[in-house]
Amino acid sequence: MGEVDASFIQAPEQRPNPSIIDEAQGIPVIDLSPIHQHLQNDTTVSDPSAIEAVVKEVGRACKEWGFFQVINHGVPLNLKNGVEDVSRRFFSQSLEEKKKVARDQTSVPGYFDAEHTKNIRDWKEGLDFLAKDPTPIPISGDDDDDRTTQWTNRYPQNPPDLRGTVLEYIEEMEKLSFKLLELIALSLGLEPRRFHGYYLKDQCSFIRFNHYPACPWPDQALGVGPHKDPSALTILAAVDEVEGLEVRRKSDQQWIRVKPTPQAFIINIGDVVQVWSNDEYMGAEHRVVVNSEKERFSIPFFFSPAHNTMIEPTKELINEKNPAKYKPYNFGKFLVKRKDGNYQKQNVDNIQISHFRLP
Ligand SMILES: O=C(O)CCC(=O)C(=O)O
Ligand SMILES: [Fe+2]
Repeated sequence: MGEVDASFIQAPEQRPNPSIIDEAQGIPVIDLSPIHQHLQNDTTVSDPSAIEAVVKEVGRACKEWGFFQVINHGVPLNLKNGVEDVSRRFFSQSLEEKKKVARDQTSVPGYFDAEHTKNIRDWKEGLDFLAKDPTPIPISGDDDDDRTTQWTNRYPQNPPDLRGTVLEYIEEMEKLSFKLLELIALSLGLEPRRFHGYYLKDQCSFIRFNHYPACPWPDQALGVGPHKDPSALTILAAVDEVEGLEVRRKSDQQWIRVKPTPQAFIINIGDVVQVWSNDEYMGAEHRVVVNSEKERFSIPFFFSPAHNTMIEPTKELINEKNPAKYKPYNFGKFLVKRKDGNYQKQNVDNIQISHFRLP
C-alpha cells in the first residue's frame, strides 16, 4: 500500500486509543436454530414460543446496540470458509494482477485500494461484487436526472474458483438476509414479509472482500473510519476471528471492540432499517482499527433494496404521537452520492440520512 501519506492520517479526536480496549461483552449472540426449523415447516420441532423469543432478542439487540451476532444461521460452514479462502488468495496476488479488475467511475464493482470514509483514506484494499448482475442504478446522484445505467461485476481470472464460490455464497447471504428482515419486521409488530417487496424486482446488495494489511502507524490510521452503513442490514464474516471492528456504544458513546464468535456472523442494521423503523432502531456508528503485526480480512454483505425504492418511515408505525422523523429519499440516488464521496477527497462531507431528517 506504499508509504504512509497525509491522506491516511486521522484527526486527533478520531484516532484509536490502544490503551482502552473494552470488549463488548454486551453485544448479544443470538441462536437462530428455531427459525430454520420453522421455515422448513417442520412442525414437529417448531416451537412458536422459541421463535417469539428470537424475535424479542433481535428487537432488543437492534434497539440497544444496532449490532448482534448470529449462530446456527444456516449458512454451510464449508462455504463460509471457502469464500474466506478465495478472498485471501485474491489479495495475495500482485497489485498489477489485482488492478486488472479495478473499478472505475462507470462500473463501480471491482478492486480498489484508495477508498475514503468521510474524506480520510482507509488503510485497506477491497473487492466488490453485486448480488444481482447487472444491477440497474441511477446514472448520477442529481435529483433531476432520471437516467439509469447498469453496474456489472468484474470477476478476476485468479483464483479460478472465486466466481463460483462468490455466487454460491451470495445466494446464502440473501437467504439469511430475508430471514433477518422477517425477524426485524416481526419485532416491530409488522407483517413478517412487510419489507420483502422492495427487493423483488431489483436490489442493490453487494458483497465486499476487505483486506487490512498490517499497518506501521496503527495509532494514526484506521482500516475504515467511523461510519454507518447505507444498507438495510449488513452480514459480516470476520475471517479467523481477528479483531478490529469497533462499535460506538449507545449508552456512553465509547468505542467498544467486537469479539467475533467462532463460526458466527456479525449483523448490524443500516440506515434503511433505521428510517423504516422511524428511529425505533438506530444504526450504530462503527470503525475498523488496524494493527501493526497482523493483517485482517473481513467479508461484509450489504443487503440493500432496489434503486428506485423510496425509503421512508413505515406507515403502520407512524401516528400523531409518533410522527414521521424523515422525509422520503430515493435509495439509488443516496447510494450514488455516497459512492462519489468514497472515491476521493471532497470539500464536503458525504451524504448521510440526517440530511432527510424532519425538524
Ligand atoms: O471489516 C469490518 O469489520 C467492518 C467493515 C465495515 O464496516 C464496512 O465495510 O462497512
Ligand atoms: Fe460498515
